[in-house]
Amino acid sequence: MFAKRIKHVHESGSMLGATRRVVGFIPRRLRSVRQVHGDGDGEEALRFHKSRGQHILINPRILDTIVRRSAINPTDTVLEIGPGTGNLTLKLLEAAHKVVAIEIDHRMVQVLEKRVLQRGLKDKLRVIERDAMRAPFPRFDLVVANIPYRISSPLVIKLVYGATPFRSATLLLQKEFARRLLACPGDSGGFNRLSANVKLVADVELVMDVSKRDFLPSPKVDSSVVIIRPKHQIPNVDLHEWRSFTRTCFSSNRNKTLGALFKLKGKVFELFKISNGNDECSLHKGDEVQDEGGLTSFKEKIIGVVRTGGFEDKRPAKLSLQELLHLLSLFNQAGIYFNHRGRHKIEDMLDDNDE
Ligand SMILES: C[S@@+](CC[C@H](N)C(=O)[O-])C[C@H]1O[C@@H](n2cnc3c(N)ncnc32)[C@H](O)[C@@H]1O
Repeated sequence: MFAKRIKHVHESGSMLGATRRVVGFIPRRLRSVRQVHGDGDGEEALRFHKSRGQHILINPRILDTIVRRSAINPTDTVLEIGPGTGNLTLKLLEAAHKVVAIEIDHRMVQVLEKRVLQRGLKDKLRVIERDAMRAPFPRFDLVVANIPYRISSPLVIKLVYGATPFRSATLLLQKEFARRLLACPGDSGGFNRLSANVKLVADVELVMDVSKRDFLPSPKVDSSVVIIRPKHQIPNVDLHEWRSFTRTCFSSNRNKTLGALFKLKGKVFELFKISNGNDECSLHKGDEVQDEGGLTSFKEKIIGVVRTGGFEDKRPAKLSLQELLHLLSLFNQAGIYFNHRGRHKIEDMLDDNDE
C-alpha cells in the first residue's frame, strides 16, 4: 500500500526530475496513481488500466518533439487517438486549428475536458468518446497520437487504407512494431505482411526512440516515434486483392518458400474465394474440396505460375514490393485472382492478422 498513492506533476519540466525520482519507487506492478496536475487542475484519482494501454507520456521534451516534427499548420485539424489525460492534446491544441480526440475511457475524457477548459481551449477540441476501431473517422489533415499498442496494427491499416486522405500520421508505437513498419525485405527487423501492406501505400520515417521511463506508469517495452506519410502515387493494383494476396504469401512460416507455400494441399483454397477464369470456385475457410480433378488441375496451374515466374525457391519475407506485385500480375495473367470473400469494407479488413 505504501507506494500506491503517488503524486506526480504533469508536464512541468522543472518537476520532471522530481517525478522521475518518485517514479523510481513505483513497483513494477503498480497500476494505481494519484495525479496532481502541474497546471492546477486539482487532484484526480485515476487507476490506469494496462488492458487499455494507459501509459501517460510525461517527458515534455518528447511531447514537444512529437508536435514539432508533425509540422502542424494553424489551419490543420488533427486527429488524436487515445488522448488520455491530455498531455499531448494540450500541445496540439496550441498548434492546430482544431483537435478531434477519440478516447474510449470516460474517466480520461473527464480529466481531459477539465484541463482543456481551464486553459480556455475548449472550443478547439472535439472529443469522441468511443472505441477508435469502431468509430468512423471524421475529416482530418494529420494524425498525432500516443496510441494504445494493442490496436497498433489495425489502426495503422485503418489509416493508410482508409477513405480519408491525410498528410501524415505521427505515432508513438512499440519499438518492435515500429521496426516492422520500417523493415525492408530480408531485414532482420522482420519484413512481414504489415510491412508490405504499409510500404505499398505509404513512406515511414523513424523520428526517435523513447525510453519506457518516459511514461507513467512505465510500460515493459521501449517505444519509437514514426511518421507515416501516404504516397501520392501508388502502383496500379486492386488494393483489396493485394491485401488478400499478401495474406496468402505471409500466412505461414516466414521461411517457407513460395513453392512450398502454394503446394500445400488445401491451403490455397482454404483462405480465399478464388476465381479461375470462367470456372469460378467459391471456397471458404473449412470447405472440403468437392471436385478433386478440377481443383487439382487448378492447384497445378497455381504452382505452375510460381514455378515459371522463378518464385518457387524464394521466400516472401525476402521479396521486394516490385517482385510481389510481379507475382500477383502473373497470377492475374493466368486468370487467377485473390479476393477476400469479395468483402470490400475497411471494417472487414480490420479482422486481418497483419503481424
Ligand atoms: C498510451 S495512452 C496515451 C495517453 C496520452 N495520449 C499520452 O500521451 O499521455 C492510450 C490512451 O488510449 C485510450 N484507448 C485505449 N484503447 C482505445 C481505443 N480502442 N479507442 C480509443 N482510445 C483508446 C486509453 O484509455 C488511453 O487513454
